[in-house]
Amino acid sequence: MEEVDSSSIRVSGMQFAYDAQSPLFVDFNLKILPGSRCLLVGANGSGKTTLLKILAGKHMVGGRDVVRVLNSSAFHDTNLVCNGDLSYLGGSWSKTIGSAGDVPLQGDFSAEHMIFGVDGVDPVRREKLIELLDIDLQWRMHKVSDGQRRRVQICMGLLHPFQVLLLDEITVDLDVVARLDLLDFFKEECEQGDVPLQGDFSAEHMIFGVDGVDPVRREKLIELLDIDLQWRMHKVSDGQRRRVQICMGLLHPFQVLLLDEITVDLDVVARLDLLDFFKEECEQRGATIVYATHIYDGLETWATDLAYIQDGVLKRTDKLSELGELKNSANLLSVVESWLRSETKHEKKKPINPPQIQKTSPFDSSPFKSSRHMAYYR
Ligand SMILES: Nc1ncnc2c1ncn2[C@@H]1O[C@H](COP(=O)(O)OP(=O)(O)OP(=O)(O)O)[C@@H](O)[C@H]1O
Repeated sequence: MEEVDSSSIRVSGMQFAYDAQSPLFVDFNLKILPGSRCLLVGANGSGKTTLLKILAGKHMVGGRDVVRVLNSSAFHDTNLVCNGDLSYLGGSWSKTIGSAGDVPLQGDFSAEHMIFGVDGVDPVRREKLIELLDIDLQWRMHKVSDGQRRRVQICMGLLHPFQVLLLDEITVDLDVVARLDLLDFFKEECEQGDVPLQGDFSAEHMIFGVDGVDPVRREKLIELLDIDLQWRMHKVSDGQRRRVQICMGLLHPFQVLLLDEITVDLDVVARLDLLDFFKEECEQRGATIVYATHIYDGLETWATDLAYIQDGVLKRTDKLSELGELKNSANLLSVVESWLRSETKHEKKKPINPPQIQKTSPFDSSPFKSSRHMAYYR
């Protein structure tokens, strides 16, 4: 019987490694209460994004009790994401559909809606991909398995012939046949050297494609984010594209929201309006937000809590209202700056005899992983 916990997020004794020789998290613990707006701060590479992805259930870490969100296992209980209770906004929203990875697959779409919603596609290529990935167009995206959801995501990412393809562990949910067929397909594509095209969705198609949404909430978000529904996604600016991504990620009233630097492309008005909206969501509905950012403007009064990570170690957690340094009229930027400046190179972890950590993927040693040798910009 699973233990009931009053926290929204609880991490207990977590271990995680990308590389078994130097684990990023070793016995990591964290507890975040409902209604909190918790800032995650730390230097580049300290582990913020990885932690958010783990909380979002994107990496399997230990057993069901190690990473708990809303009293469920972040990785195992896929309903958390499918029913909209847990929302993760982060990563890039690439202009070229060739970067298969950040197509949001939440809510009740059919596979057909998703795949045929991509305009300007060669139907022969589409049929080939649907067959290759063994996709049933009637699948409802909120009911399929992780592997099936992944197949649709991969299909959408490959509908346009890519010139550069950035792959981020996308075969992790696939069975071995699908994985090998896909690798053959990639090989063929690289050998043929196709001309790239770009995807052509409208903002309206993206936003109204999410089923089961309260129309009042949708209108509010469209207005708040100042979205023009006629925008064509392949022609808009990074900031406009980001607004559509944010809107889609917020359509369902989340209970836990994980934000990874998502306001970076937004202008100051959009950013402040969005922060207000988030605050309202926490105060009115008891929702919980964890926000990793390097931009601290306006966050002194917005955040309730702060968690500081250094090299995968939770150095401190504070209530903002009780943070001594802030009381001495310093702003958050200078407080965090002083913490980061006091980190010295010799403090960097150099584990001796690192513990045996579960690998993140059964394919960690596969030739496919070597595709990561390509640069990936977020
Ligand atoms: N997919 C990956 N494979 C291997 N190592 C990774 C991977 N992703 C991140 N890392 C490493 O894990 C560490 C933590 O990275 P992470 O992206 O979580 O840091 P971050 O705190 O979000 O950094 P930033 O502030 O620069 O966004 C870094 O040393 C990084 O190089």
